[in-house]
Amino acid sequence: MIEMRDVGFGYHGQAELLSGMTLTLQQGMFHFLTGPSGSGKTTLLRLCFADLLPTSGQMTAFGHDMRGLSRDDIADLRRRVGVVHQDPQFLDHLPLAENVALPLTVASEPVDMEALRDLLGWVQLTQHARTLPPSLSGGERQRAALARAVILSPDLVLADEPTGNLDWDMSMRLMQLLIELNKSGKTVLVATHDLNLIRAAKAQVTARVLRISGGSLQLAGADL
Ligand SMILES: Nc1ncnc2c1ncn2[C@@H]1O[C@H](COP(=O)(O)OP(=O)(O)OP(=O)(O)O)[C@@H](O)[C@H]1O
Repeated sequence: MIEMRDVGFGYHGQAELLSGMTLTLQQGMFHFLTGPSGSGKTTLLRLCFADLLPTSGQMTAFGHDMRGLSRDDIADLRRRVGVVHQDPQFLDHLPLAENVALPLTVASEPVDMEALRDLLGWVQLTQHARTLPPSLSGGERQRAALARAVILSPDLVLADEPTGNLDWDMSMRLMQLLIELNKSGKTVLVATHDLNLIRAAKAQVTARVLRISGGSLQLAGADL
């Protein structure tokens, strides 16, 4: 679904932060992306949903060359990729349920209230459907962000340090949801620097672990 061949990226004409990246995100597979803080994990994720474009190399997403994307191609790509950002933002004046349904509203699509209720139940936020985002805990915000990321039924789910501010129990609860999504057929890519989280998840799901080091991407060894 996402293919990179010798891809490089540098911000604002600067030297390449990432270079020579060759990667295939395999359909139906669970992937981790790891590497130290500042190594470029968020940058790589942003390339995957065309928030940034490669500065060198070849990259395709769902068969489209990233260099020649039309507005319609970008809209199509964004529908097929659900993103959980590192610090999810919500519209604070709208209750949680409306925030989760926002991608449908923006796409002028009807909200299936039963499906929305099911989704909130899946992320265990039913009791917070009418809660305003500023009153949610960190774990609740992340679960709401995950629900919002999957409401358009994307093929690929990207999560950027989704457990960054959560304690271990809450982190594992969120990982469980991501694993369930993968088991239901979605391709998942989770960026995290937490190797313990990767090890715990790998006890439950077969995962490829990619590591960014020195600006390039490698497959991590079996110890991870
Ligand atoms: N918009 C930007 N303009 C210029 N430089 C940027 C921009 N965004 C990120 N960078 C730089 O690119 C490098 C990689 O950042 P990135 O956020 O991709 O790393 P990361 O691995 O996700 O880090 P962390 O684990 O701390 O979130 C950092 O040095 C960062 O300062």
